[in-house]
Amino acid sequence: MTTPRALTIAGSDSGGGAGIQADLKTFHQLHVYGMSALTAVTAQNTLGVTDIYELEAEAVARQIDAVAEDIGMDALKTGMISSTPIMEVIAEKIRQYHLSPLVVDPVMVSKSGHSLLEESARKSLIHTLLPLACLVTPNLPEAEILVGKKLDTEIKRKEAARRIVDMGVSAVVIKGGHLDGDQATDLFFDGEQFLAFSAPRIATHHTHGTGCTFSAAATAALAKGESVTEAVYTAKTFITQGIAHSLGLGKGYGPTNHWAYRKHSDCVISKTPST
Ligand SMILES: Nc1ncnc2c1ncn2[C@@H]1O[C@H](COP(=O)(O)OP(=O)(O)OP(=O)(O)O)[C@@H](O)[C@H]1O
Ligand SMILES: Cc1ncc(COP(=O)(O)O)c(N)n1
Repeated sequence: MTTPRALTIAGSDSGGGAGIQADLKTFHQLHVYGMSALTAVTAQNTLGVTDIYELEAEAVARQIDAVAEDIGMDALKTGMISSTPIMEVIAEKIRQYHLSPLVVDPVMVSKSGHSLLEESARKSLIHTLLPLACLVTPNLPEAEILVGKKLDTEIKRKEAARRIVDMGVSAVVIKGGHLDGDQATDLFFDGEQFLAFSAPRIATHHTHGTGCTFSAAATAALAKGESVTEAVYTAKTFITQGIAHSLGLGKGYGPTNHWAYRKHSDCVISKTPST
């Protein structure tokens, strides 16, 4: 069997809990060979983002060229992409090399409240990147921005999932980390079926990088040949273990534990049809 390979195109988090660092740790734990194309360097820790240094679109393009022309990949994901020129060059490279399957984590705002995507780039995310993706993984505020309305009921969230799939992506998971309730439930829709992926909500503020880790785990699972629904189940299990066994690092929103998935098996995930 050949070694599964995955590429992450995202920003660097100096604190190591989110971004490229979370993605590579996740790929590694799932026994997938990880590669990266950096879009930006952030000075960041568990308390917040102090600075963002964006790379030139050309620099992002060259990194993708280097990986695609030699090692290749079985799946890829995008994370923080702050501007339209970078978004467009990534889409161009994905089309040029026919890179797939693609998971898009539409990172917009950090847990600490810092904007990571220019407002003008939102349209470009919807029109250039989403149609190339097999899965998009917005959190609740990101889903609200994608469809332009408040999603305060399950009916509205389902309607939003339909609208997001109509944007050209094959499937969507609207993550439930920002909802209340004793279950953390993520709503999946692939144009045919709605599924609810649920786990008990863990009372913790160590949730920095949960979205990055979730989408990276789904990407790694796809690289290993899992179907999209199997990959979402793997991602949900991986992140639940990571939150349940978080490391207690930092003075703010701490990182999750990226090795918990391989060490523990005490979290029960339910996958049920949502009618
Ligand atoms: N307290 C929690 N307990 C259990 N699961 C959680 C908790 N918080 C988030 N999750 C799960 O973690 C995953 C990521 O969800 P979340 O909504 O936090 O993403 P996010 O806001 O994009 O993350 P981030 O912006 O920190 O990268 C989802 O599967 C969600 O259900
Ligand atoms: C480089 C980078 N990418 C993504 C996030 C989102 O993660 P979070 O919402 O947990 O801050 C981040 N903070 N930094």
